[in-house]
Amino acid sequence: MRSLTPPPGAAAADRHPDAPAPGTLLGSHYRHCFGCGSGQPHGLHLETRAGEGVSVTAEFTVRPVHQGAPGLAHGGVLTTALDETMGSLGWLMHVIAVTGRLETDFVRPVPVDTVLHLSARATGVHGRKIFTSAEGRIGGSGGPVAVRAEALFIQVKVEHFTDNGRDEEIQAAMADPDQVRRARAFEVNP
Ligand SMILES: CCCCCCCCCCCCCCCC(=O)SCCNC(=O)CCNC(=O)[C@H](O)C(C)(C)COP(=O)(O)OP(=O)(O)OC[C@H]1O[C@@H](n2cnc3c(N)ncnc32)[C@H](O)[C@@H]1OP(=O)(O)O
Repeated sequence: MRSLTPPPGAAAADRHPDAPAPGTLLGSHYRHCFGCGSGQPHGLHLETRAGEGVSVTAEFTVRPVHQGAPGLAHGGVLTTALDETMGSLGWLMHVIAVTGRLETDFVRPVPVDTVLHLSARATGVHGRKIFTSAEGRIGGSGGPVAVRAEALFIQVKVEHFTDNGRDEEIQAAMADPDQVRRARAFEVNP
């Protein structure tokens, strides 16, 4: 089992000088993203804000379409919310990274209509590997932890998407009139 803890010699994650200021809403990186896109009726519609350093906060309202057991959020959906929140840290570093490994602890059940208050931070960088952690609290941002996760993201080049994604969506994303979304997709990659 590969560790999700930064190894000895890992560097601190660097906030890019052009990263959005703390408190800024990050918006969606892709309209059809299940985590943050407005074009997904049953998606999570996560709203993420930049924090200090390489950290973010986000809110996710659990809706009836997100159920697993009656009246409770599906665990996989909660993991998706954590994944998406940690995934958005890349924008503060101006790198594109994808999830390589993710581990979730489910601490408390999360009822439908709950607002899950998420926070995530980068805990270290080693080569192309970005180590992250996140938690989701219920009953307010200071409420009890319901879920937490650690994940390893791996920096990739834009070809990761253009070589592997279905062509019609790739072409549409390249033609996206939203300049910020296009920049997040195509211009931040080293
Ligand atoms: C049109 C364009 C639109 C673009 C728009 C972009 C917008 C920005 C997208 C953001 C999206 C956010 C959304 C949420 C985040 C997702 O959900 S991302 C989707 C889920 N993830 C994936 O699909 C990834 C699938 N996996 C892969 O493609 C490949 O396995 C990876 C992850 C790129 C790694 O492959 P690789 O580049 O060949 O890496 P490799 O050289 O083998 O390994 C590099 C290092 O990572 C380690 N490693 C690799 N995999 C693992 C693993 N699974 N576990 C532990 N360690 C690992 C290796 O051991 C190695 O470590 P070192 O030897 O350097 O110490």
